[in-house]
Amino acid sequence: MVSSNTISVGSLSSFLLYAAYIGVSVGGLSSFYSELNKSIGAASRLWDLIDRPPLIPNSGGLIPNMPLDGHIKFINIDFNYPSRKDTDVLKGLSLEIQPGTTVAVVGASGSGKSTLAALLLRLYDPISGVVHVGGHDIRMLNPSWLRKHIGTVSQEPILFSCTIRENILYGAEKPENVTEDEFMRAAREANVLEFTEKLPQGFDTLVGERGVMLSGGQKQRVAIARALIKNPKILLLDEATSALDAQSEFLVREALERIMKARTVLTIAHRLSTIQNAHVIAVLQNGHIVEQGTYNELIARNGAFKELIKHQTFQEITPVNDVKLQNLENVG
Ligand SMILES: Nc1ncnc2c1ncn2[C@@H]1O[C@H](COP(=O)(O)OP(=O)(O)OP(=O)(O)O)[C@@H](O)[C@H]1O
Repeated sequence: MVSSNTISVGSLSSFLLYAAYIGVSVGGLSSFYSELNKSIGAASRLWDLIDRPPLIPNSGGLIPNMPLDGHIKFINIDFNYPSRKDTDVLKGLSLEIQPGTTVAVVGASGSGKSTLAALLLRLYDPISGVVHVGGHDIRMLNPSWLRKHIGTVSQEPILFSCTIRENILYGAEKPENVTEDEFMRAAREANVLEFTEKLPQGFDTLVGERGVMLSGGQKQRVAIARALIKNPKILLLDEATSALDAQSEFLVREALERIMKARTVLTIAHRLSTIQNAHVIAVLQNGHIVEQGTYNELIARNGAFKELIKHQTFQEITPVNDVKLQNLENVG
C-alpha cells in the first residue's frame, strides 16, 4: 500500500503504534476485571466480618467507682471453645490470686494455661462458674473498663508497622495525654532506651510489619513499655518459650521484675526463675488445679509439680549477677 501510494509511511507508522496501544490496553482490561472481582469478593467478606455481632459486647455493664484492688478468683470454671464443644478444656477449675501477688501457672502444653488468660480478659465466657475481679463477677463489668486494668505481655507481642514510640503509646488510653517524662520513664524501665539510644532515628525508628526489624528480646521490651504506659493493676504474662541469648534474657527479665512490682500477676511460666520467685505456683492438669504452693513446698511434696519439673524443661537463665559481671567486664 505504501509502494502504491495508497497510504503514507507516516500514516502506517501511526496505525501500527495506535494498534499496539489499543492491544495493550485491551489486554490490561481483562486483568483489571479479574482484580475487580477479587476485590469485590474480599470486600464482601470484610463487611460480613464487620457486621458480625460480637458474642461479648464491648459496651454496657458496670463501671465501679472504687479503684480496682486486683483480687482475682476463678470459681468452679467449666469451659470449652465454641468451635470445639465436645472437648472440655477446663473442668471445675478454682484458683484465687491475692492482690499484689504473683501466681505462676504451670502445666503440660495444651493443658489450658492460655485459656485462663483469655477468660480473665473476658474474650470468652465460661460454660459454668464465675470469674471475679476485685469482688465483681466480670460478666457484670464493662468489658473495656476491665481490659483497661489488665496489661498483657504475650509470647509473641503484636507490634504495628509504625514507629517504636507509636507502638509504646498504643498502650495509653489517651496517648496525647502522656507526658514526655512518663514516656521516657516507661522506656527506661522496660530497657527500651538501652537499644533506641543506638538507633539513628531513636524512638522514631520504624519497626516494620509485625516488628520484623526488631529482635525477639527488643519486641518483648517494647511490649513491656506499652504495658507500663497503661499502668494496669493486673498483669497477664505469657512468657516466651523460645530462649533469648543471656544478655537479652537479662534485660527482659529485669524489665519484667520492675513491671511486676505492686501488681497482681498471673503468669504462664516457662522460666524456672519465674516459678521459683512466684508467691504461688498452680499446677494445671486435666482441666483443673491439682496442686498449689510455693516452689519449696511443691518440690518437697513429690507430687504433680515434681513430675512436671522432671519431664518438662523450663528455661534456666544465666544468673543475673553473672550477666552483670559480664557487662562490667565488657565495659572495663
Ligand atoms: N481458639 C481455640 N479454639 C479451639 N480450641 C482451642 C483454641 N485455643 C486453644 N484451644 C485448645 O484448648 C486447649 C488448651 O489450649 P491452651 O492454649 O489454653 O493451652 P496451653 O496450656 O496454654 O498450651 P501451651 O503451653 O502449648 O501454650 C488445647 O487443646 C487447644 O488445642
